[in-house]
Amino acid sequence: MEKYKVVIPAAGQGKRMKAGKNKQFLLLDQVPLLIHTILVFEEDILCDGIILVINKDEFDDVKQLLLEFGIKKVEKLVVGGKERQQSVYEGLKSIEGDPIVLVHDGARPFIQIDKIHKLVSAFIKNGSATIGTPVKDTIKEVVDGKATKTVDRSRLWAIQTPQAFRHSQIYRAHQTAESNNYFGTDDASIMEYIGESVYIVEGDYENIKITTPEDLLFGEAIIGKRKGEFK
Ligand SMILES: Nc1ccn([C@@H]2O[C@H](COP(=O)(O)OP(=O)(O)OP(=O)(O)O)[C@@H](O)[C@H]2O)c(=O)n1
Ligand SMILES: C[C@](O)(CO)[C@H](O)COP(=O)(O)O
Repeated sequence: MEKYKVVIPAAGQGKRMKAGKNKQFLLLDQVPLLIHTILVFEEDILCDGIILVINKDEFDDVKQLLLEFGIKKVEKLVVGGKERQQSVYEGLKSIEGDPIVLVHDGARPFIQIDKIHKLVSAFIKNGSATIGTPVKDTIKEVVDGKATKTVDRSRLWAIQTPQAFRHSQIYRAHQTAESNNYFGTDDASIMEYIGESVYIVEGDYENIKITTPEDLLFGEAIIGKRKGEFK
């Protein structure tokens, strides 16, 4: 199967985590969150290089961590932007040629290699792909505290990352979004913005994004389960 490059946006502020620092450096099972994420791609034989998008003032800390954990596949450290979309775009700008590019949140440490490969296969078959899971809760639209609509759950998916694209297509989509001042919350929405379809691959509910304090508890439980500490 064709190899890929992965852009890992990790240049956020972690405001919702309320940890007083970038959540990427918080420890899960004694290892920084960002390192957990990077190690998955470090181990994946299909991963041909990691482009890490980080905050300018965190370069030294990140370089130290990469050395400490023996990370070899990070080929570029790129300065992020104010929004996630801008950070991803900066990462895309640093890639040469036209490889398959995955975009994966630094804050999603529980992605597993089999799901990455499932996503890449879907990309090769369909031309674009992202991973997600069917919504489990009832979703309602709320205006001024009142439920105004219950959305048909049968067609709703909670979209995660990684998301897979051909570099030239996602780069063009970001160029168009930037010139039109369009902001999407994921890269698939930017592809949709330029009229491209994005195919959804069913992933794992464990592929959570570490966003708010309770996600750290869920994360420790996922690690415990994977270490066989409990079923
Ligand atoms: N300007 C930004 C904003 C976010 N991200 C990254 O995009 C991923 C998903 O974003 P999110 O979970 O929202 O992280 P933060 O923006 O840090 O969180 P918050 O919104 O709570 O500040 C994270 O790995 C984050 O570091 C980024 O690279 N650049
Ligand atoms: C890209 C993403 O993880 C897909 O669910 C999500 O949109 C990121 O949102 P955030 O607010 O930037 O964390």
